[in-house]
Amino acid sequence: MSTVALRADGLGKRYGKRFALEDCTLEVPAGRVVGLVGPNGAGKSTLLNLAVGMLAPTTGTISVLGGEPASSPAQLAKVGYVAQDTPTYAHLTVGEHLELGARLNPAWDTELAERRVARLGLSLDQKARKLSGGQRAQLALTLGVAKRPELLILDEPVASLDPLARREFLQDLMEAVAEHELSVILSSHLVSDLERTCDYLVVLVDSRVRLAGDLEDIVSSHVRLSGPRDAGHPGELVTARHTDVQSTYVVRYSGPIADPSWTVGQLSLEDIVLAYMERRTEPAPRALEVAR
Ligand SMILES: Nc1ncnc2c1ncn2[C@@H]1O[C@H](COP(=O)(O)OP(=O)(O)OP(=O)(O)O)[C@@H](O)[C@H]1O
Repeated sequence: MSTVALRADGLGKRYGKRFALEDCTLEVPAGRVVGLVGPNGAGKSTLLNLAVGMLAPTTGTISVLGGEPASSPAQLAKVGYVAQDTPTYAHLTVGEHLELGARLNPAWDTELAERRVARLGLSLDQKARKLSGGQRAQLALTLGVAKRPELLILDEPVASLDPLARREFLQDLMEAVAEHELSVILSSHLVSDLERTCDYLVVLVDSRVRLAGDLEDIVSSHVRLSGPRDAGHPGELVTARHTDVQSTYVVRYSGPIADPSWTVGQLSLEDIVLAYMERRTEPAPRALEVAR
């Protein structure tokens, strides 16, 4: 079994003149629940579509569980994919979805699929178009899990769900991860959901990977520093704000801050992700200039 879920090297995808994903170099470990977060249009779906072989790279390479995406039946069987808006076939019943799953997937787990559907209270003869958004998402998750992939890729699976349905969906996902030793890559705009669910995070902004790492390391290695205006700061600058007399920096730094003129503030995961998103609007060289 591969120890790397996804490896990208100089990966890029261009539509016309514009890169939807650019210079993406990334190594995501297997056996983890990985969150992919970024603003609208950042390139999240593009990266996930490249990972499942629905798109071909313009530049660079990508491998998933050590293989080229969609390069063989064995590779296809290893990766489950639930696309954005958790698509199902409107005119097929829940039962027909399970039959289709059984026919298309060599490692299909009938018992698991039927057990999940029964637990969710879905009736086998109900047409998908008559399910609620949350039920459809759960059906799509059931199909993804019962395929028994090594890696399950979910593109914004909870976007249309209410908070309770979202929580139930994510709990179900976590149970599936614990029961079936599944690796998961999950995209979402909701950092609080990712914080509850994931142990590894990738932040994508403006088509580029801005941050990737263990969730705990990310939180413990960023701080907010406030001090006299334009005082030099330790670590790598993420954002800088200034008043006439004071500068406030978000920096990547985990060492001790000995200088008493700094006030040190802890950051939540959401603060950190937002700081990386904000950084895109601030040209980095100028920000560094100011920081000196
Ligand atoms: N088929 C396409 N043709 C042209 N441009 C595209 C196509 N698909 C995506 N793009 C562009 O590529 C960029 C990245 O899109 P992508 O769907 O990967 O972003 P995303 O991070 O998933 O966004 P969202 O959070 O809104 O779903 C966007 O600027 C988008 O307009």
